[in-house]
Amino acid sequence: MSTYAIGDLQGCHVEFVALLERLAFDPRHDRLWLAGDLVNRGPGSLACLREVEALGEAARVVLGNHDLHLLAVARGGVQAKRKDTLAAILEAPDREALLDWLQSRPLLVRDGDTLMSHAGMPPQWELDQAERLAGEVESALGSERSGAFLRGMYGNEPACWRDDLDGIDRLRVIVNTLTRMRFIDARGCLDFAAKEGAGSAPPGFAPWFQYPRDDDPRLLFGHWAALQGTTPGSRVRAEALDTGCIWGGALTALDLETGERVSVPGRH
Ligand SMILES: Nc1ncnc2c1ncn2[C@@H]1O[C@H](COP(=O)(O)OP(=O)(O)OP(=O)(O)OP(=O)(O)OC[C@H]2O[C@@H](n3cnc4c(N)ncnc43)[C@H](O)[C@@H]2O)[C@@H](O)[C@H]1O
Repeated sequence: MSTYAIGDLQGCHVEFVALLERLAFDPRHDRLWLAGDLVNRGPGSLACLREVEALGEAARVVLGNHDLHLLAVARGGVQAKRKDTLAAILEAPDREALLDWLQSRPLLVRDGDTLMSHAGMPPQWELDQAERLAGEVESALGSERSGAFLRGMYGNEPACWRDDLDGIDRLRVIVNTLTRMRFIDARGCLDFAAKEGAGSAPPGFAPWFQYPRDDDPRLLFGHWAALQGTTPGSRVRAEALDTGCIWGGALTALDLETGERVSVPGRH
């Protein structure tokens, strides 16, 4: 049995199938961790959703910002964006079952000292606290007020976490931290403008993994394609999984036991 972690699929279905073949992945024995952003930007978003959902217990998936955006468009009354490639999902006969499945995915998964979220783990959050906060968003997604949550989650403010935040502001900071974070300042406040490599930090900001923690978890994350699977200057055990399949890079699987990486080239 092997366990592999894979970064953002973003509709790279052909590459996903090719990668599973390269790994000789067998869902009866092997396990997959997927770091979110299964959909959008790429051409095979519907096929990716179906493929991963069909893996059942063999796949553990966290939600990314593009997955949340799909849910907001489908179920929150939010306008699709010009570059979205979500139409095939929205028109699919099995749309409701796929969306129900997606909406019930977590923002964080944990196995011992290994954690995965789409964007990473800010140094100011202890692991138990991060699980609790992710659970608050998961509860909102599973509640009758999920449509209002999906409409209200958009935006960049507040940019800084505070324990006394409540309501939609609190949920928005949790979503933004776990699904959109790249650069933060020493207080843990988020920057949303910079998207290039680790060296492109705005003044006063640095990649979240360059801040030390008191504990030493293994932190798996996707989201940040420009890192090309690296974590330069990291002061924590962070492993970047998004190698930019949709941006002319590759789709990569990390074997969680051996640390070996296997990639297939992106076709875009
Ligand atoms: N609470 C919330 N508030 C607001 N929006 C929310 C939200 N929750 C969900 N959303 C949604 O989030 C979605 C994305 O918003 P965007 O604002 O478009 O997201 P992004 O930061 O570009 O993130 P993405 O996930 O696409 O990142 P990636 O590294 O692949 O790509 C980033 C950049 O990296 C560049 N890049 C890729 N590979 C590179 C490389 N090797 N070198 C240099 N640059 C590279 C690409 O060109 C690209 O410009 C929208 O649909 C939005 O609606």
